[in-house]
Amino acid sequence: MNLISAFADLTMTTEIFESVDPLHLESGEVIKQFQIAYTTYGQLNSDRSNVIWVVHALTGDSKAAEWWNGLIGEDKFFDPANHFIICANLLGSNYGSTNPLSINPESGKPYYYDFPQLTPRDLALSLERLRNYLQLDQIHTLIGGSLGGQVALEWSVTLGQRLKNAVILASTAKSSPWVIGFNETQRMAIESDCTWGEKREDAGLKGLETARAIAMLSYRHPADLRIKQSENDEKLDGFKASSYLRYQGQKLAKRFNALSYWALSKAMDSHDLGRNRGGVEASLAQIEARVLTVGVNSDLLFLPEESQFISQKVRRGTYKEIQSTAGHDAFLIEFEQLTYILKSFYLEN
Ligand SMILES: CC(=O)SCCNC(=O)CCNC(=O)[C@H](O)C(C)(C)COP(=O)(O)OP(=O)(O)OC[C@H]1O[C@@H](n2cnc3c(N)ncnc32)[C@H](O)[C@@H]1OP(=O)(O)O
Ligand SMILES: N[C@@H](CCO)C(=O)O
Repeated sequence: MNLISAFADLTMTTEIFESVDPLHLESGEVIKQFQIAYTTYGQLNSDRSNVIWVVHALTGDSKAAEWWNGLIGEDKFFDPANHFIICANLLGSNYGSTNPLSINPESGKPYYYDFPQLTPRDLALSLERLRNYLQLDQIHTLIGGSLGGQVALEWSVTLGQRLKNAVILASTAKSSPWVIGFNETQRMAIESDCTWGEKREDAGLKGLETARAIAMLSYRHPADLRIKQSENDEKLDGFKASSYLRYQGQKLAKRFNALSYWALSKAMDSHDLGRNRGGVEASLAQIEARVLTVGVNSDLLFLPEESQFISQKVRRGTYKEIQSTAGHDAFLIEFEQLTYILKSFYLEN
């Protein structure tokens, strides 16, 4: 499938990669076959050394130049005129890749609740399949934030010398009890929806709205809500903060499904770079690429210390920080600072 982008001079192609080889998951389960939707921008150069691989966060999709439009595009830091930019929709997500609503080849029916447990390592393995298929022997920069950062970190361990630079934003080497706790409250919200458990595409959708509203409180900082959602009137009810969270919940429920959300939030919980590798520090020390970690000073979910820790334990690490009142999601918002941070990283290295 070739799609012409809405961006005038940005050639975008979205395609489907079908893997017919079984994917052996960390849980011991096997996905016999799967598909991955991926989008590319720009062209490979003659020595195929200009690959920028983007990994999206929890509810993102493969169209990175849309949700990261301040970083990817004409005259942006990652410009398709110079780079071959690729982003794949993560396995488990519902933007074209195999997910719980896809047909299980074993039963001929959607997986629904039988979808296997995924980990960031499994997700990295599925991306490795795609890399092999596309014969991309070198990745110049692998970049991802939050869950995308977890997957990028996992992949950095196994890519070895095939990867030159890893940029890990607002993420961690191992999910903290705090992150797992937040995700659990969101799954509890989904479970409390009376349609959860039914085999239908919209199962748990009302619960997903609540889950997103809870999640938003971890993606923002109190200062952000104080700036944007404070009241001018003296009132008893009908607060802006309330309608904001309800709106955010409804917005996600219109574009996502609760089963994918469940699968990917479970994957996020399971993230432990050191599992079966002798611990987190040992696995970070295995990464051969240069690593830039970027924390956000107001991130309440993935704390800046967690990003600092990664840069201290890898062989060649750099830490930079975004200053923002936006909270965790600043890595999707603060393009000017991100551009400056990336420019200095490449100049210094
Ligand atoms: C098809 C797809 O969309 S695929 C993938 C796109 N998404 C991703 O990649 C995931 C990553 N992206 C994100 O998480 C988000 O888009 C972010 C973090 C980048 C930005 O989040 P936003 O929701 O745009 O920002 P913010 O928190 O400021 O909220 C603004 C929205 O809330 C609405 N809003 C603000 N205050 C209120 C209020 N008091 N009451 C009701 N609504 C309100 C605004 O009108 C705006 O609505 P809009 O999104 O319809 O324009
Ligand atoms: N706001 C992000 C999740 C936080 O990393 C998303 O919806 O994907």
